Amino acid sequence: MTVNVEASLTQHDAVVTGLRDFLDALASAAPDERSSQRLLHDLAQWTEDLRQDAVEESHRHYGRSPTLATAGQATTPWYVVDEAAPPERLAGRASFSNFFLGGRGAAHGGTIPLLFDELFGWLANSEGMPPSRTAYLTTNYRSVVRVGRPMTFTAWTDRVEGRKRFLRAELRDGDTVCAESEALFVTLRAGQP
Ligand SMILES: CCCCCCCC/C=C\CCCCCCCC(=O)SCCNC(=O)CCNC(=O)[C@H](O)C(C)(C)COP(=O)(O)OP(=O)(O)OC[C@H]1O[C@@H](n2cnc3c(N)ncnc32)[C@H](O)[C@@H]1OP(=O)(O)O
Repeated sequence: MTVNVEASLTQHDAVVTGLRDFLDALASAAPDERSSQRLLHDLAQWTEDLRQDAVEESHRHYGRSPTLATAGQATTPWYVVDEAAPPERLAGRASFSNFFLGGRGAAHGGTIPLLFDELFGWLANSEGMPPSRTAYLTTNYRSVVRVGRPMTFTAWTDRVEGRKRFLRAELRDGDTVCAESEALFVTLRAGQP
């Protein structure tokens, strides 16, 4: 199955994409005092407007756009799934922009398991699967993930034991494996949040 996740951009998706670009521009800039004041003013106005539009979880759009990269979340490293054979395997492209910088050109270490948890969430909670949550997730940092580099990933189901799904993933820069992850997802019992 091929997934063209950016085929149709709705107005809301465009807002999330704009927010991602904004965060990246903010993280990359050193605005002067005047710009910071203007930004603060505009942000305060939008925060107030959006608070008036607050709705309960089931009615929200944010982070629930399967048509968009990162399912419509602005603060997850950018990724698109190019090959999907859930719940067995996913493959695609990722990139860590300046917003995810830890230091000296390398992505913040916490943002890499964030990407892995997303990919495992796709696999373990794909259509037809009972809901499950991460019980543990380990990450091995093999080589620096440089911001701005085009990366590729593969995530797959290693084995299933009853309610337990053991998942693995790799993040590569060309032929170099930069990070590997292993996780356990446990199927929720009735009544578990
Ligand atoms: C982009 C696509 C999205 C699609 C969305 C579709 C909607 C789906 C809806 C909902 C899913 C949400 C989507 C998630 C996506 C991202 C995932 C996350 O980041 S989730 C947040 C972080 N994770 C938590 O907050 C879990 C907190 N922990 C728990 O809730 C429980 O600990 C839980 C459910 C994981 C297990 O609790 P128990 O009471 O049911 O489990 P017990 O019965 O004790 O264990 C079952 C087996 O698992 C082992 N086990 C449990 N935890 C273990 C651990 N940490 N290490 C090793 N083994 C563990 C046990 O030893 C046991 O094994 P033995 O059956 O005896 O062989």
